[in-house]
Amino acid sequence: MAAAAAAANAATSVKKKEKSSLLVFDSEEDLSVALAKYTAELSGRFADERGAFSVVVSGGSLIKSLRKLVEGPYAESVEWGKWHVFWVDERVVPKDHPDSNYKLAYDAFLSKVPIPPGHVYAINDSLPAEGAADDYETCLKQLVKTGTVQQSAATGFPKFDLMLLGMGPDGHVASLFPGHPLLQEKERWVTFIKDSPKPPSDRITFTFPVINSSANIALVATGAGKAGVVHQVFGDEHTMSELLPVQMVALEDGELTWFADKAAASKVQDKANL
Ligand SMILES: O=C(O)[C@H](O)[C@@H](O)[C@H](O)[C@H](O)COP(=O)(O)O
Repeated sequence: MAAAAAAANAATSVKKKEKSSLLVFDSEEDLSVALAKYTAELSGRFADERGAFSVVVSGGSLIKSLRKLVEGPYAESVEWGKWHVFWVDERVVPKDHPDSNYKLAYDAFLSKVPIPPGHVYAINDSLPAEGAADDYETCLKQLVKTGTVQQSAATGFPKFDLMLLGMGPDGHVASLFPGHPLLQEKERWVTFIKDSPKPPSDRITFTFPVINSSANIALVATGAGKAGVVHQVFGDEHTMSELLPVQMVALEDGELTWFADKAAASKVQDKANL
């Protein structure tokens, strides 16, 4: 598809594995330029096709890598009024707390572009984890009913137009951590965790069936701390170990594109001589 193909042209190297591509950029700066272009292209396509663009973000360093999207030319050219913004996971803290993923995205991104406030779906921060997960799931069900968020014909789960996801150095995505029972959740759209190994402990998170029903996912990995995981996913050796959460990202009917800088892809490059 066009957006991923254009991003691949800008990459220094591309490696394909099963249904995903790994795009490697010389620097995080180059990566952020390509990520902005990719996101703007998808935004244009979905806004034209269906009059809305549903975008899911994570917390962490991903938000910084989105900085080029709020600069020219995209700050002016993107149809921000058609965006609907969600969080793949959120820490159960007040929205103005330094740990809040909402606050992180608001300060660096959302406050800089004219997305209608009613299109920004933050969690209800007056509820404890379980209630906040229920509330977010109810909100998604309503938005699927009205067609703001599409539904996957294959799985019945919501089909977001784009998820922009970071990944932890331990291979976690969203708040789905290695070895945790939540990795096996098959029914819920949104669930909660009270023993997150990465603080804070209480969080809500999308489940794998929702993540894997997406139309597009950009998985962004920057810095040497992510090199081991990128190698585990894209290296040519087969390990017998249990799959990391990030290896469970496998789209039913969509396109998964990894954006890595040189540091994050260093072990793959050494081995595969990209
Ligand atoms: O709330 C969170 O902790 C995030 O949503 C989390 O899933 C994040 O994306 C990864 O931990 C990667 O974070 P870094 O890129 O900062 O390592």
